[in-house]
Amino acid sequence: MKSIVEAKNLVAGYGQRVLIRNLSFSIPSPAFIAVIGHNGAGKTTLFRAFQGKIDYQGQLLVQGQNLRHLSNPSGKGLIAYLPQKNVINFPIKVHDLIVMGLFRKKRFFENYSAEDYTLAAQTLEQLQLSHLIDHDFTTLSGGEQQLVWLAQLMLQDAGINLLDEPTQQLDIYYKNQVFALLQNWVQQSGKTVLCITHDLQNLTHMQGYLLNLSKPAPVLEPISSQTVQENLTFLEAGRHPVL
Ligand SMILES: Nc1ncnc2c1ncn2[C@@H]1O[C@H](COP(=O)(O)OP(=O)(O)OP(=O)(O)O)[C@@H](O)[C@H]1O
Repeated sequence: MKSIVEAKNLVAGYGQRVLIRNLSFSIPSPAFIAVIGHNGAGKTTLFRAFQGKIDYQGQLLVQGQNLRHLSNPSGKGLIAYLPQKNVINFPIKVHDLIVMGLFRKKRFFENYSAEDYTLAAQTLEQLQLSHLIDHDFTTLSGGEQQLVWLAQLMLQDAGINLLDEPTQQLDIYYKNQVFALLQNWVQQSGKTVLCITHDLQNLTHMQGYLLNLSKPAPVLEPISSQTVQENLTFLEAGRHPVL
């Protein structure tokens, strides 16, 4: 069976500083993967490799195809990426920002239709944010902004989604809501979600895998209360400085 996402002997870092050493994993079907590890362990670096933003050795494959040989994977809807921070410093209505998630379906300068705005509104509703639809995005709280970016990413409708700490600024209620939503997205819509997170306590009820990049030889570990606890204990015990 073809993997959705595969890393083969991946080596990546910055100059002499190797952060990812010989990482291999294979995700056999649409799944949720929590990418965990200490600060500086190389989680965002792994995502940068997937985006072709840094040089790496080894192979990254999506749906059996070598990423190096794929042109414009995000334009084709293969991969979408939600960065840790996304700054906007001009006034824009929330729905105008979310609807841009549909960019793949539009030609240059083509306007978004009423139907597009309905889709944007439905996505916002899933995140219980309908009351903010007409608000200026720049006036929202950090957590609200994070949820709006998530809505835009979901509208992109890509098969593989790389989320860099999507719950970082969220309150306890929304952290649970977002993890439940992501679980549902994977199971109902067949999406694959790789999610960098430090919120291990929220993972216990998820179905999927942990990938702990702080471990000397990281592998996919099926999520259970035992594996979450074991990884928490591992991360709390200390960290090895990366030279
Ligand atoms: N462009 C760069 N040049 C040199 N070093 C870099 C560069 N970008 C990141 N690093 C370093 O690489 C290390 C890993 O960074 P990365 O962002 O992958 O960590 P992370 O696991 O995502 O951490 P966090 O949990 O803090 O977000 C960090 O120590 C960082 O300082």
